[in-house]
Amino acid sequence: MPNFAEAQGILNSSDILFTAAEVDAAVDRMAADITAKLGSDYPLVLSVMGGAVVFTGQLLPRLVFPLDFDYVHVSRYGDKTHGGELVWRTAPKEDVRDRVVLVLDDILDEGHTMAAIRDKVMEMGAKACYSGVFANKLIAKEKPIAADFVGIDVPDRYVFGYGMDVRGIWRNLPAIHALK
Ligand SMILES: O=P(O)(O)OC[C@H]1O[C@H](OP(=O)(O)OP(=O)(O)O)[C@H](O)[C@@H]1O
Ligand code: HPA
Repeated sequence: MPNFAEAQGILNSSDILFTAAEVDAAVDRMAADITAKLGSDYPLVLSVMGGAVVFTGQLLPRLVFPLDFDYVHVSRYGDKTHGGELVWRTAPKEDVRDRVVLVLDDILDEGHTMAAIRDKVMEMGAKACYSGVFANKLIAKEKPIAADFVGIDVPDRYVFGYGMDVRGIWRNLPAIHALK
């Protein structure tokens, strides 16, 4: 973990890509899209820990229809800026069977995390699996999954804030920043 001065240095040298107001507007749009599509399906919402915690906490109160909530925990990056092997820390529970599931995550980067969660949820007997990501990274490589609901598209840079960490920190920022 960076020390206090290093943490300030990371923030001070970053570029703001989306302000807090732009983030809020994107979450409003997503909530409207999700409500239009899944508002009558009584979905089971699964939040992907830990990055989705801020996005989920701000999206859920905007979804004013019946839903269940739970979480899964998968990691692939740890404190690094490149993805590695996917590690399941908390798998979906049996109650995904026969449910319409909505998986929420902070970012779809190479897409391996979301694809693995979708595959597991469907293997466990879900009726359907939708994905909602706050940020979709525009990368040159083809992804194994496209998200059904997207808040913002971000360029192919390492981004942080709004739940996304850089070297383990700055998940608490209200705007979206990019490393220099
Ligand atoms: O599309 P991908 O390339 O698979 O990357 C996206 C995943 O990477 C991050 O998780 P991370 O492994 O960093 O764990 P964290 O949520 O605890 O930060 C992020 O929260 C997504 O879950
Ligand atoms: O650009 C990113 N930022 C933070 N976490 C991430 N996990 C995958 N890509 C990223």
